[in-house]
Amino acid sequence: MDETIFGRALTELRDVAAGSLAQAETGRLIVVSNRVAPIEEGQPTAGGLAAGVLDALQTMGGLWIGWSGEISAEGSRILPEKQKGKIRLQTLDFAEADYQQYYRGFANSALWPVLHYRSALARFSRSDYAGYRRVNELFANAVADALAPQDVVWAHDYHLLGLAAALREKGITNRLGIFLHTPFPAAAVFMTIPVHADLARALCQYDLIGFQTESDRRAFEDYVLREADGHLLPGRALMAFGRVVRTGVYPIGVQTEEIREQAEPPADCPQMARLHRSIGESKLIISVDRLDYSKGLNERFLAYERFLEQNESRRGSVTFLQIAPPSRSDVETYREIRLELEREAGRINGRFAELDWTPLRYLNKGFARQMLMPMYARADIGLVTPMRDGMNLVAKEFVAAQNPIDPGVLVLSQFAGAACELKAALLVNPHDPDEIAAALERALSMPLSERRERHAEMMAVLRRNSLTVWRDRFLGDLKGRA
Ligand SMILES: O=P(O)(O)OC[C@H]1O[C@H](O[C@H]2O[C@H](CO)[C@@H](O)[C@H](O)[C@H]2O)[C@H](O)[C@@H](O)[C@@H]1O
Ligand SMILES: O=c1ccn([C@@H]2O[C@H](COP(=O)(O)OP(=O)(O)O)[C@@H](O)[C@H]2O)c(=O)[nH]1
Repeated sequence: MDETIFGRALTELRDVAAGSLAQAETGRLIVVSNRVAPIEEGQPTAGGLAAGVLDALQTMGGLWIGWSGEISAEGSRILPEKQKGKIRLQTLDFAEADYQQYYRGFANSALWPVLHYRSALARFSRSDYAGYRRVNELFANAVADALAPQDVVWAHDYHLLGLAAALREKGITNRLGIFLHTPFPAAAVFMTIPVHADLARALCQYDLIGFQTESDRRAFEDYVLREADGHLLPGRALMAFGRVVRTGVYPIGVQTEEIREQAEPPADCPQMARLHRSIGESKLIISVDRLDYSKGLNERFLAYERFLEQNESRRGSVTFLQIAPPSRSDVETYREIRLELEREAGRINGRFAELDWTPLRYLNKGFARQMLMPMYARADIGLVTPMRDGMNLVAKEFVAAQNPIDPGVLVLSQFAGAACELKAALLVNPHDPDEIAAALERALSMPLSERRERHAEMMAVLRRNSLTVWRDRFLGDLKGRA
């Protein structure tokens, strides 16, 4: 890099670090994400992003802009604001074509598989990408309408990689940050997206890009340095596409105290009574995942089958409860995995079930969080084995829901972002059914003292990296308080 560019970069970097702090501190927070939390209480949350952002915004308030979840015959449109506690919620309906090309198409058929290292499943089309850009502009219009000079914008996830670029084109100079909830893959994998350079240029219009783990951050940095002619600056900043962009690692967390409270339901809760009655004294293994190929459900079913094969004495006294609400059902790969799982669940039950024992209970529906937490608490094992996952909040919720006197054991994929923090879980390779089967047996026979030690170690990490810390660290850095 020549000295002039380096000098300019350093000056810009100093500006970012010093920040127009006074400005940002008085401005409002505008959060933008494709998915927002349901307005009505007690509904199942559609994934970790909505759950996490809702909790993070509930205490501090702000404007939250996102998709209503509706497709409108009247075309894409911005709806009137609603109030949800301290949060002002501004939602958008999508036109059918926008939904198809942006959400079902580019976001979930091209970006999602590649970000999860599954390029072979990716379906790319130029028209989907055009739709993706169009919807990013639509979101930018909604933000621009609401934006005051001192506001900061916090965008979330792979749906909005182009939001900052669309805002900058409108001349907007506010602080703009994005947090990526998914993994960021190795450069060679990211480059299988035909428009990777365009995406990287757009991403660099943000002032701050947040990642779940250091390896995700490094992968992005590596791509920018090697493929986008970027330069490294002090303090995890990069000079690329003529701008300074900062990067950081902010693992999303959970509210441990609230979860523990929810984990102890009222004694007369009818649904929990049903679960207790039907499980009886059986050991309970629980998994909770959106029905997504990244979650490793099929591989997990096979690992459980292996466990039953290898541990005859456990048959009849262990139940595996898999909760798997349908997700993105109009994307073909998601329809395929659903059929495959139904077949596998039927086959495994057909092979091992007895008159009074169903080894695998596969529920294709979602539950409200108030119901999930007591189920986690009742379980002896939380089995969380995604092939790749940005974080996986279920893993963290499972640990937080446990009774510290007699905690269950977490069996966790080494490829979930959560594995970087929950090192006291039994870490497994989700591609290896024998390793998962052995971990299940080890968890079931683990002495109480070891269970307590592992649980205490993980709780200490969860308390340290809470959801509030995630939010405050990201916003602090975005506003310039490095
Ligand atoms: O909005 P959907 O298409 O229905 O999908 C639900 C969400 O899935 C993904 O969640 C991610 O965020 C979690 C919280 O940070 C993280 O723990 C998990 O590993 C990620 O997969 C997706 O990234 C969200 O945008 C979706 O809303
Ligand atoms: O029936 C369900 C299934 C899941 N969840 C919640 O959805 C989130 C899933 O987040 P995670 O990070 O594990 O995965 P994602 O679905 O975001 O990929 C967690 O907070 C779960 O408690 C829920 O409320 N009801």
